[in-house]
Amino acid sequence: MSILAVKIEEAGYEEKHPVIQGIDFHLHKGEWIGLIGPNGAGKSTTIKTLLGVMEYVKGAIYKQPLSKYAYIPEKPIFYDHLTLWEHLDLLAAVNGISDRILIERANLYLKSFKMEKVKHEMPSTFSKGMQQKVMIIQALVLQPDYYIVDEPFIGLDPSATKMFLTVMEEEKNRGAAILMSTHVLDTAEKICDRFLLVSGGTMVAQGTLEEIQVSTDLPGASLLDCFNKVEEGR
Ligand SMILES: Nc1ncnc2c1ncn2[C@@H]1O[C@H](COP(=O)(O)OP(=O)(O)OP(=O)(O)O)[C@@H](O)[C@H]1O
Repeated sequence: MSILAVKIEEAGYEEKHPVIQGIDFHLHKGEWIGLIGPNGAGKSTTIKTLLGVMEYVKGAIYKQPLSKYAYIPEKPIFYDHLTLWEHLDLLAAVNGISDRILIERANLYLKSFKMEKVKHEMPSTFSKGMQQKVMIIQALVLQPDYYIVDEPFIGLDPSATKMFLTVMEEEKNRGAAILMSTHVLDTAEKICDRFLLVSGGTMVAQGTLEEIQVSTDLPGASLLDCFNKVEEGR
């Protein structure tokens, strides 16, 4: 079942200068899609379009009615004067999550990401990786229908990366879908069900690794090799 159906004819920061065109895909329940492409390809712009914050959008984005999403940004943002626990408490209050559920989910994920000891401290004083973990914990507490994740791997230490992959796999098993932009292609290759390759603002390939291998005429090749071939041909 499709949670999100995206048909972006064009979008940009101003109507006169669209920076992405022809981005069409479906995100299905329990599916993990990797959004990949070189610097400046249009990945963040695609994500911003899905989040509804782009100035100019021509096209349509259909969400399954009443579906909830959580966004995990690459650059964490916090309230300066709230502790980690107060951030979680506020998030629960805004989203109608009971105290019982909040305590249960928050404690589980604080423990998984080794953040229990700092739960009464201000995230604004945390390291980049710790701040990223807070954004991930906040998203997990929401138990959304789908996640939109912008480059999660730069900044997380190996054990946090492993935990992120484990909890996302659990979320997939619950039925949640994930759209994730990343430059870390060897990890993406192992975990994503399908890929969207964006380059120069357009979608240049999409499908499973096997489908991308066929379309690039590189049977058995890595995602990186397929990606490089697509880029060289442009
Ligand atoms: N705030 C902005 N105003 C105007 N143009 C922008 C803005 N942000 C990005 N762009 C332009 O939009 C195009 C796509 O950029 P985008 O940030 O979507 O790329 P990206 O694929 O996310 O790249 P990266 O891998 O470097 O994060 C680029 O040409 C970029 O210069």
